[in-house]
Amino acid sequence: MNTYPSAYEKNIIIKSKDLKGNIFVIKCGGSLLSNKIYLDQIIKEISQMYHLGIKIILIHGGGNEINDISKKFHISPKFLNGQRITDKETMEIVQLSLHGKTNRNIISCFNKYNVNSVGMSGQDSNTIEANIRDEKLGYVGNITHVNLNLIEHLLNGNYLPVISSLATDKQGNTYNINADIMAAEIALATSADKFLILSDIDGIYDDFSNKNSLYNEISLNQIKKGVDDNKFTNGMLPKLEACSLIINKKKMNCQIINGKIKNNILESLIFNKSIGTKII
Ligand SMILES: Nc1ncnc2c1ncn2[C@@H]1O[C@H](COP(=O)(O)OP(=O)(O)O)[C@@H](O)[C@H]1O
Ligand SMILES: CC(=O)N[C@@H](CCC(=O)OP(=O)(O)O)C(=O)O
Repeated sequence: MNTYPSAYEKNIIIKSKDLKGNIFVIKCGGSLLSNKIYLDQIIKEISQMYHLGIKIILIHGGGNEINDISKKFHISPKFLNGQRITDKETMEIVQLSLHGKTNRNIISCFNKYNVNSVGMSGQDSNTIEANIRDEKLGYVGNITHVNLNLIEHLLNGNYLPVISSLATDKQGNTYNINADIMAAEIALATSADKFLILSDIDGIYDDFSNKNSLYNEISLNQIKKGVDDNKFTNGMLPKLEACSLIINKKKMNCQIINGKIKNNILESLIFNKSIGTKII
């Protein structure tokens, strides 16, 4: 077996020298994680960066898997503005699916690539505190505080935190949080160098039915107008809320790219290629 690095891998090593110690917060959507080929490809690229000294925090979704398991329990998934309506029973399914299955699968995959990954949820060590976001959504949380102790401990020990989007409060309640929004809050709290959202689409379209209408860059004003004009719907809404949170508060590189395409993560984070949609 050829174990010498390829020309591409050599370029990654050269480019990564200046990025050693940087913090990259990556959010990966459930649409990618339920596919073994995409999961493996994504974890492999993240592992390459980890082994070159970049500090990565991975926050994952798993919405489609939650839908599948809900249906097995004869519960039909319901959403409001891209957020799952989460009653008590649904909350149990969210925990089971998101943390019991998706989070575990990701850790198993990192183990293949020799990465010291640690699975946790926002509940662990009170990392993500929340309260009720909207009575209509049930146990969906609105993040009130990010406690960085555990994440910092892990990063300092060269562990890679893999975080499922559950949160807690001081009364011992558990909340379901959209993973895009949790990822953005963690990127802000850690003052990450880069924030990347991986999904199953190339980025943000002006008109989702027209694949020539992809935005290479989009401003907060364009986002606001597009939301008012119903150009962005369903799962795109929390992504836009997440990116807006970031751009409103910090100057951070913030991009939505297609995680299905091989090397897209490296092209974006290491080679600064303008793929997908950059939020400006
Ligand atoms: N204007 C738009 N541009 C891109 N995607 C859009 C747009 N409007 C709605 N969407 C929807 O948002 C989805 C991405 O959100 P979601 O399914 O939650 O992904 P993930 O599982 O990666 O978080 C796309 O698959 C698409 O159906
Ligand atoms: C409140 C809310 O909607 N939570 C999400 C959490 C998972 C998620 O965000 O998954 P994706 O990234 O795959 O969409 C849900 O229950 O589907």
